[in-house]
Amino acid sequence: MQYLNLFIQPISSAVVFPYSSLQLHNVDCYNQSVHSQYIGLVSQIDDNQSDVQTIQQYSQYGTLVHIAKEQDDTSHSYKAFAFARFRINSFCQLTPFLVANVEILNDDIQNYDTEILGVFKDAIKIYMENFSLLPNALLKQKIDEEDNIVKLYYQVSNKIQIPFNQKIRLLQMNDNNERISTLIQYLNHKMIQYTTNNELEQKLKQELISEMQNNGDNLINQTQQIVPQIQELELDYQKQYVESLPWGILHPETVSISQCKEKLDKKHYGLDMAKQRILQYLAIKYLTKSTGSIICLHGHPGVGKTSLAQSIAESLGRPFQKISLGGVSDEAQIRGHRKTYVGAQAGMIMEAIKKAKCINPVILLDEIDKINQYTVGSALLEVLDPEQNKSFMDNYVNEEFNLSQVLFISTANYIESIQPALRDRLEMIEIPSYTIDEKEKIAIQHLIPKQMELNGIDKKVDFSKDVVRYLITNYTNESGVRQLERQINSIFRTIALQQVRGKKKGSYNINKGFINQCLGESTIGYKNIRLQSIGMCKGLNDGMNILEVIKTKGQGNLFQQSKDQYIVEQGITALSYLRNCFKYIQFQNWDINVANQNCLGVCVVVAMVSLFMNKKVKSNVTFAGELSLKGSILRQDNLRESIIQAAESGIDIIIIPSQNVGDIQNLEPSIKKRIRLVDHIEEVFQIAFEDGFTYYHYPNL
Ligand SMILES: Nc1ncnc2c1ncn2[C@@H]1O[C@H](COP(=O)(O)OP(=O)(O)OP(=O)(O)O)[C@@H](O)[C@H]1O
Repeated sequence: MQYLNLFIQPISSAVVFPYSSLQLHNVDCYNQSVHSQYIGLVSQIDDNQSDVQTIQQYSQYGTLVHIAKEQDDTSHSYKAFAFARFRINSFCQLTPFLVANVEILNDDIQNYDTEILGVFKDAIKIYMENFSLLPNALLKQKIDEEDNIVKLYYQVSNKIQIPFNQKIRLLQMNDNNERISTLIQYLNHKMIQYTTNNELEQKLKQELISEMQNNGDNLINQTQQIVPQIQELELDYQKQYVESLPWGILHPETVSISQCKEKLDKKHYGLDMAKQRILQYLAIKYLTKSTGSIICLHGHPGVGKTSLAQSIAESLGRPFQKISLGGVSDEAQIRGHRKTYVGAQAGMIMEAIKKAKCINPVILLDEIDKINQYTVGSALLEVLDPEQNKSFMDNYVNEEFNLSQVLFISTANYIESIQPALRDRLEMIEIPSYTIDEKEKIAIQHLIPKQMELNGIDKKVDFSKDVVRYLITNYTNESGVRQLERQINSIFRTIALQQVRGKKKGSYNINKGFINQCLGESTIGYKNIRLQSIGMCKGLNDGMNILEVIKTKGQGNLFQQSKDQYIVEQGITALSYLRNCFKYIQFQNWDINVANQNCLGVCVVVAMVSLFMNKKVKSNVTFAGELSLKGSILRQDNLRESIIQAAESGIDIIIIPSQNVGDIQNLEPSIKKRIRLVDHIEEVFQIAFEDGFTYYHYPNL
């Protein structure tokens, strides 16, 4: 157990949970003790809250926060990040400010019942959907992908609107399964309240209508009086909204291309081509005053698209707003509701303008490729079209608003998925995936210093290149650096806790052992997979995939697990090619089962040959390419990222179609030298197998 003495700031009628950022005002104890960046926040309890544990009038449990820096000298407000729970043992000092001896509590991520977790995630999704806290698809994806359950628990506890003593209870519970079950109960209870209120409203309306029908004019007169009152209220609200918009307010901006370049370079390592294209775009835009096309930064997740857009706004000195388009399914979310609509509100564009408080912010249209409704696409076209956006009409605002000064930037993961009409309006700038060397530099120059500052690490930390590389290859599997940043954050959180507990004095040496201790054993799966048996090989398509083929006595059927028509057709082509070339094999006596979600024909045919010839495929080779019926190897799209991933995971030979030669021009020499360009499948057979390949040695089938 870890005990320490901590300055305590009492807070009234509120509970702060870990994993939240907050702004603290008048933090008395911090003002007195500027040498410590960590303080404890503890809720003050009144005597009636009988079911919470207290020490005198304070909750026995509190939250450890790290104070980042002073925001504003005059207002004495501070940015802070809450990151752990503690239990108070005793108070060591009561005046002039509180000091308590506390035990820092370690919440164990692993120790959760998986069944409860499933129910928990479902309950959050339903709750948030009903309260419209986020667009559905985006929300569901975020919740499904969140693997840190403790974080999810605290974030929901922070957001849910429940009585104070229930919040305190959520902070005080220690048993993981029990506290999740309690939170699920609270979520469900809120849902029932919500539904009942809605039902009640409906029921009242129904009663009113039937009474109106029965009682005639008298009641109609009454309701006629009520309806205008409600309408007046809504009109008032709408009027206030329109008045609060920044009509004609221009934010001053700095347009210096050299300053802009400096800012982009300062925040982002590499990406020279992309930066150059961005600067060219801005230069032309300002010289010609053209508002023609819109930039679309496209690339894999975590390669820096959003942060580049943020840096563009910063370098121009303009406010930045982000609109997430993933999951937007109704054009009213862009264009607003008509005033007559119950619960009408303005669309996302006007909301962003309102928040930016000017008519010339930078607005990021994030994930423009995730729009799947044509009506939403066409509403967006109107927003982006310089001919029309001078007089953009949001249905709710119901007055023309000039959007022509806004700098719109969009992002996409896959440009192929963008609606064609929208795609025509976009100027594509590719943000390429990073090689392992680039990731190493990004980590050392940007991510490590950023995370150290964020977690309040003021000690010297020795994070050598080798160790960063070890972290990248063993704990991340991505084209960008988001996972890497998360892992670095976890390491520094551990150090921050050690620092607070006074466990470690002097500098930190982060080595492989320390990384294993912080992050657990590496779980990056396929890197460690050795191809143990025949009928298996590694193929490239959207990363590296393992493909398996087995045969059972049968009647020449081909069973494939993939639902993707293109992949299935490649499986059929692979088998047809084999039937044609290896006529002596009695394929009609076997059923073939192919477990393949993603690999194209070249990989499938290699696995089938391995199976029927009883030959193991080399474990350090991977294959890409579309197969034709005659064995020609044709171009495969989007290979660059997969090639980089394969090289990073230690593959020595990467076989790709000659037609993809254009994709490898800018790769590092260390990657290029592993690539073999091929035109026909027979060239592949010569390289693929552990003990070579000749057409004369066939087993007796
Ligand atoms: N070249 C780089 N130099 C420094 N930091 C980078 C670089 N590329 C990415 N990052 C950092 O990686 C993190 C993730 O980047 P960001 O959120 O901008 O990715 P993204 O491409 O927008 O991802 P997504 O498509 O998932 O939204 C950020 O903290 C960003 O600052």
